[in-house]
Amino acid sequence: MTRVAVYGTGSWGTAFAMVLADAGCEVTLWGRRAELAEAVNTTRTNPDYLPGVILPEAVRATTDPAEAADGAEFTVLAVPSQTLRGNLSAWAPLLPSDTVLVSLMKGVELGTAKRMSEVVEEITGAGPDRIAVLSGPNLAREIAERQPAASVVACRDEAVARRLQAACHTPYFRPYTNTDVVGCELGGAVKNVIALAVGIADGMGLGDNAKASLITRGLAETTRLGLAMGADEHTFAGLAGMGDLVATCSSPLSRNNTFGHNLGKGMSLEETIAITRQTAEGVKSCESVLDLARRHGVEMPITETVVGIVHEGKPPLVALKELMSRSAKAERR
Ligand SMILES: NC(=O)c1ccc[n+]([C@@H]2O[C@H](COP(=O)([O-])OP(=O)(O)OC[C@H]3O[C@@H](n4cnc5c(N)ncnc54)[C@H](O)[C@@H]3O)[C@@H](O)[C@H]2O)c1
Ligand SMILES: O=P(O)(O)OC[C@H](O)CO
Repeated sequence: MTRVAVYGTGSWGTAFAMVLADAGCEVTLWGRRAELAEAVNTTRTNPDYLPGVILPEAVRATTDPAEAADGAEFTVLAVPSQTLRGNLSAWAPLLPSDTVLVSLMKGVELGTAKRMSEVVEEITGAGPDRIAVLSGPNLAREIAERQPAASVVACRDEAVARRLQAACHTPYFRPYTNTDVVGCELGGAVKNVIALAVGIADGMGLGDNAKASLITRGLAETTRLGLAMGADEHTFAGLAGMGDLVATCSSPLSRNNTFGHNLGKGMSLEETIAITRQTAEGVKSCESVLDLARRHGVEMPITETVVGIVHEGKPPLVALKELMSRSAKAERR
């Protein structure tokens, strides 16, 4: 039986552990808090992140990172992007030397502007054939309810992507393979920033035309950045690009969308952070995505606007006026 370690007992780590178990894997879920691990093992639920969802018997939880790592063919990473470097530095010596590291995270590291797979490579020394990412329209709560979804598993080595595909393919979860790791990661990270923008627009009471325009131009600026970084343009028309953008920008289950909505309604950043219990990656990653854009000489006006509203206190109405009064452009440049 395929053994998998999942590090992170939040919404997505737990829901994906369930997918893996349903696909026939034996899963050990690592979490920081003993009481949560105990709850998973005794009640088969994760009351803090997925209340009411019964987890399969093949998912066991532990607070011991070495126990989780033992014999793991795949090591799945599902902690907040900004904590990965610190966490993985502690876990790396415990991991089997041939384990495939799988990032579920959708963020870019602040300061270094590194994608998660780059952080994984730097900390573990693993080559591209041992680093994979999973990204797509995958709202954890829906997947935990076994509602149908598709996704992308990307690895530079296609055979490894196919192994991971087999390890997480279930009747309700349909993963496709891809070799464009950069494109899949960027699609996942930038859609969170665009979802903040769409949420803000929604909170301001703007209409569907405005939201569709943000989604479409958001995809245009994501693709521009991706092309500058060597990604495949087609990835952005796929599940990890448009697919995830549509799901995140239209769902009230999205933490980024909801965060933006609250800001757009007039809540302060502090109030919004105080009522957000889970990770809204775009709040921090909007700055690192803008950093990436500047490093690559790419214009990302929506991302810049989100940074202005979230981190520089720009009122949404002023930001809207500025965005709409930018110089006229051709749709494709
Ligand atoms: N929830 C979703 O629907 C979903 C879907 C796809 C991808 N993702 C991505 O998966 C990643 C994880 O998100 P999530 O939704 O599971 O987040 P979450 O907020 O639900 O859970 C985060 C987990 O990380 C733990 N954690 C927080 N700080 C930590 C630290 N310093 N060290 C170790 N652990 C720490 C928390 O205790 C929690 O168990 C994010 O990058 C997110 O963008 C989430
Ligand atoms: O809740 P969000 O905004 O982090 O989005 C969750 C997933 O990334 C959707 O695919």
